[in-house]
Amino acid sequence: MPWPKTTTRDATGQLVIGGIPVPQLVAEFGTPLYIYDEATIRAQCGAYREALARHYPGPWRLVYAGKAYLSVGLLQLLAEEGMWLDVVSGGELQLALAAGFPPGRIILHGNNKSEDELRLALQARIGAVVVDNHYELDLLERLHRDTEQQLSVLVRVNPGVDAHTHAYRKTGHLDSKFGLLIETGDASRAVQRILGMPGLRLRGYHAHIGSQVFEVEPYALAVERLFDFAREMAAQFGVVPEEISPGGGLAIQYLPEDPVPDIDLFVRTVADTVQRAAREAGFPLPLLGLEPGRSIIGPAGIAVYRVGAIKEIPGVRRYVSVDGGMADNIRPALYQARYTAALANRDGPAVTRVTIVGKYCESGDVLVNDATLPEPRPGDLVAIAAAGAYCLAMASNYNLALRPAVILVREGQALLLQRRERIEDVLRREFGLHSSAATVAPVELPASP
Ligand SMILES: Cc1ncc(COP(=O)(O)O)c(C=O)c1O
Ligand SMILES: N[C@@H](CCCC[NH3+])C(=O)O
Repeated sequence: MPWPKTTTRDATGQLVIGGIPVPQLVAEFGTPLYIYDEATIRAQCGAYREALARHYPGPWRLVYAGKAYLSVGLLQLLAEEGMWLDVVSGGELQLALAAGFPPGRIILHGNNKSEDELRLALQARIGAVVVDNHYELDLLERLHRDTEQQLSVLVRVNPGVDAHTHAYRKTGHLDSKFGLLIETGDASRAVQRILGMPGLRLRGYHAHIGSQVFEVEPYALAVERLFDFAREMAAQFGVVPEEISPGGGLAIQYLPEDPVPDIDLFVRTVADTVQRAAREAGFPLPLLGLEPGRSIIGPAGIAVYRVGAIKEIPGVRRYVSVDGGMADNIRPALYQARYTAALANRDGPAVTRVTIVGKYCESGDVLVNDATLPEPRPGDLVAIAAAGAYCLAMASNYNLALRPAVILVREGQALLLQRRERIEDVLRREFGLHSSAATVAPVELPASP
């Protein structure tokens, strides 16, 4: 089932996560509320670590893809787990540095890194930059005129592998904005340029085929393509890769009927392919980098909403409106993503088919199209499973929604990771026509009559 590992029901039917009844958390922190289960996060990291230790005799590293969800507290937890971090913007990098995440364990991605972002990466002495295109190499060339500092780089190759996932989540097929093409010679020219730049140290090759990918075969194919390319580069320039990464993207379960993705099988497939390909190429075993985001954090998080208006359209549909929606979870609108929902304040036979919608001014603001629940009533709490990845990370202030509070639960304790956004946070950016300073403050209203 797609719920965090510690999920149970207590004697009164309340949903319990990390040893705490969800209604108790809601009483303290309000709704919409995102709850992360520490035990699940650590278990997911552990599953990857154990599989790598079991299947890969060479060196390896696990890199958490921060785009799935980032917060200071989470990064501190992941640093304890020995994870590396993939960031994809100056903002993510700044947050990681502020969290005290070891800079040497940070990798910078992106298909249009700015000069400022690359400068920040150099100044912070991060672990590596994954070079995506020649424009980026132009910027690096310019930045390196002013510094002696060495920067480790990987070359992001487009492996020409079409993963079976939503079109918006594919990244490794030919027609993608990401990565250097092998066919056009762009990838080999990038290698040649990097080798000619004294400030850059070529560590190896990287590919990422997409996200929410269930099959493991496309990863084997991507690794083979990376090695084919590496052999060409060895023949042309005499360089042997110290590192190979087929990225991240392993799927998670959102619905009970989804297959349960097998981290061990995924790692074994990649590890076996790397070993075979390295043997065939006559290379020593490279460092194997894996970059999971969703499969670390997705299953650990749930979203909790309060039910408000309920609208029955006889013979058509029952709409159950909750106090969040597409501003905190755009995935159903963007990818037709489907979720599992349950009542969190009480249990009972799931007898009613409803459509759970948000409160925003869009007909597409649907969280779950076809949830089966006990008869819902205003005031009930609805929990959505597997909401840990790409919900908060993609949240917006649409309709001036305030971002939800986020907590971490561990053995009966709740830690606030991110407080609920306040109207003051939003107003702080506003400048009135008649003032040069941000002086806009919430209006003081008289106490209610
Ligand atoms: C380069 C790169 N690595 C890793 C990931 C992580 O993917 P996922 O969260 O699906 O594991 C992504 C996102 O798709 C990515 O673009
Ligand atoms: N944000 C996406 C996937 C893209 C991952 C980042 N390249 C999702 O929610 O499924």
